[in-house]
Amino acid sequence: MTKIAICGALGRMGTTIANLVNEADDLMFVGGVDVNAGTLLGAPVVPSSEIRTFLQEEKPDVLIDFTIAHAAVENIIAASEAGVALVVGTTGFSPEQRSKIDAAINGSVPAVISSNYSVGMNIFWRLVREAASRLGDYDIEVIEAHHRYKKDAPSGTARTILEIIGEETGKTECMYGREGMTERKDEVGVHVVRGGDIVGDHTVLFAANNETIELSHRAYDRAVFAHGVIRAARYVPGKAPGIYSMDEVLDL
Ligand SMILES: NC(=O)C1=CN([C@@H]2O[C@H](COP(=O)(O)OP(=O)(O)OC[C@H]3O[C@@H](n4cnc5c(N)ncnc54)[C@H](OP(=O)(O)O)[C@@H]3O)[C@@H](O)[C@H]2O)C=CC1
Ligand SMILES: O=C(O)C1=N[C@H](C(=O)O)C[C@H](O)C1
Repeated sequence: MTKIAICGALGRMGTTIANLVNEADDLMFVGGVDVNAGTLLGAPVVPSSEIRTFLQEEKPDVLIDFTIAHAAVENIIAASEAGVALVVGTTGFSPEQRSKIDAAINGSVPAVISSNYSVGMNIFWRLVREAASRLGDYDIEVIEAHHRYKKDAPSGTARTILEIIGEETGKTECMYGREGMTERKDEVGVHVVRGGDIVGDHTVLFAANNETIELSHRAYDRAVFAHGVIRAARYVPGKAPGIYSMDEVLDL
């Protein structure tokens, strides 16, 4: 039985993941951490200030983090020090925060980190890579839409898409929205929509004279992310210390 704890347990993703863990015969939800204390599915949820004591007492095999960037950095450091494997879905890290995370994990614990745990998105990234490698001279625009409560922008998934486009085309300059006299050059346009309960939409537009190609992925339910998280949580225990991607989890 693999013991699972969740940081951000009372959030949108935390509760979705906890319910799936609870339904799995080989996984056990042992509680979590959030801003406010409480209980979830009969397990304790403690405030983040108590994460170290929680990890010592509950001894989870895997800590799953879906919180917010600055909190995730602290949670990852605590798990690394306690020798607990990680699955990290939180997005919006600054380069400095990401460096701290890499330093904490490397040599200490195995960790899966992904900006998007949906299987479909992991295939979508491959399609974007293929298109970008062949259409590098087209104008490229990235459009993402999420619910009104999302705090970071652009989404972690869009940032991964921009990395892929940069690797394949050399286009690393971005224009975040346009207003006024904005003559298009060779930049990648990035457009962020926030509203209602949109779960997560991403489109990459390749445009040339007389034709466009649009690749789109839409998530209709957070369960698609949570199912990928469960696969990562089964994969990561016992792996060598270091950072793993969903490519390895899904054997892509
Ligand atoms: N990789 C992926 O596939 C996906 C990634 N995400 C990412 O996951 C993150 C969470 O998203 P979502 O669940 O929608 O957000 P929510 O705001 O619903 O959940 C985050 C939870 O973390 C809590 N939290 C804040 N600070 C801390 C802390 N210091 N310690 C412990 N818990 C804390 C929040 O409490 P409070 O509300 O009181 O602030 C909240 O309960 C975001 O970064 C999002 O982009 C989301 C979906 C899929
Ligand atoms: O905050 C969200 O909701 C989501 N965040 C992730 C991101 O920032 O890419 C993944 C997904 O799109 C949902």
